[in-house]
Amino acid sequence: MASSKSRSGARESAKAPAPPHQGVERAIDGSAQGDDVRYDRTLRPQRFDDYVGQSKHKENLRVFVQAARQRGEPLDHLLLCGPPGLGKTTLAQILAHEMGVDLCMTNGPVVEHKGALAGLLTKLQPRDILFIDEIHRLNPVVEESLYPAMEDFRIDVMTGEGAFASSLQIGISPFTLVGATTRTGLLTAPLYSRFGHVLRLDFYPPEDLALIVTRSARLLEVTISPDAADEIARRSRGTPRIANRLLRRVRDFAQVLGSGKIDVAIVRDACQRLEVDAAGFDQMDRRLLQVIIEDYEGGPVGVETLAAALGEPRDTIEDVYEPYLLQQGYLGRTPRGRVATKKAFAHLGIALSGERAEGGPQKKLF
Ligand SMILES: Nc1ncnc2c1ncn2[C@@H]1O[C@H](COP(=O)(O)OP(=O)(O)OP(=O)(O)O)[C@@H](O)[C@H]1O
Ligand SMILES: [Mg+2]
Repeated sequence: MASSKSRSGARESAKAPAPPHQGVERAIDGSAQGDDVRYDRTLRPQRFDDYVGQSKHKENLRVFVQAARQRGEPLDHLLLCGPPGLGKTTLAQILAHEMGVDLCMTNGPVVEHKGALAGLLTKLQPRDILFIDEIHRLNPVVEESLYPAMEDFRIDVMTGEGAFASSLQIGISPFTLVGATTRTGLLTAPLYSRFGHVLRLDFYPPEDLALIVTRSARLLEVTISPDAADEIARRSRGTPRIANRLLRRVRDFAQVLGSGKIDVAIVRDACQRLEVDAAGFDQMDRRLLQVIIEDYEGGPVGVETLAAALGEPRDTIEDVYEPYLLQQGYLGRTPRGRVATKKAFAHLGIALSGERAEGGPQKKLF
């Protein structure tokens, strides 16, 4: 497979798969889009010291890196899980920097056959990191050929055909596989069990996002007041990528409609124009809650039904919209489907009728 050296020192495979979210650009969608990729280069931390938050994980990784460096060994294989935009790719790049090795980046669906994987693996130098994004979308045959590579640093190659076919084992450099996934549940058990560490990234608290916004503002050379950074942080759905994107949008409004400096008033004005509310929800989040509350009496409603009602693919609902709403307690999950919680009713200013309990028997709303 074709690989090229990117500016960050990482080799990236040429073909990029379609992003999970294909709809209209949202100011608060966690997946990469528009000018995100360009700004990723400027804003992406390169060292642990610049990687804000996730401190428990960060401290553990620092130890693993130091231990592996002292022994001259590769890091143990690592699986990074979490919703889009929380810093999985960033962590993989930091690990390569801190280990002083090259990072080869690819994406599950891009590795179409065993030969493509063999091509990637045989190019690795000792201790290099192979980063496979969306690893849950690997072709099963490719995935199986990854097992001996992960366990014994060898790949099995078939030579000859028919009666003359035989399997040849080729040794590869000891390497580290870093897999990233938004959906741990979709990983097969044999693959999952071959990772030495599994790291689940959580949504960031507003304090951490405010630090990220302040750092990014410095890199973008724009002045921002501390309370404006807090305001952006609170409206960023716990996601660094959204915080950085909102900062760039607010910067546009500050530049064209204000003095160029970012204060709370300009953040609030920009968010109103972008229809991002005080909780950081945009039209799509509100519609999702509204459909459950108004069309399905608060739920439960199956995710397929919800996807059809909203005109969005099921995957997008599950990967992009739901995780934050669930984590913040606006949405509940029951065996029969999603339910809107009291908090969701309150947020939309809809009265919750008498006895209707969350996930309980359905009652008329009004
Ligand atoms: N802990 C952090 N500290 C500072 N900035 C961060 C942090 N995590 C992420 N970012 C910023 O957020 C952006 C998105 O992060 P990243 O691309 O690593 O997310 P991701 O988890 O790989 O998302 P996806 O699942 O869509 O691939 C990066 O450009 C980076 O600038
Ligand atoms: Mg990524």
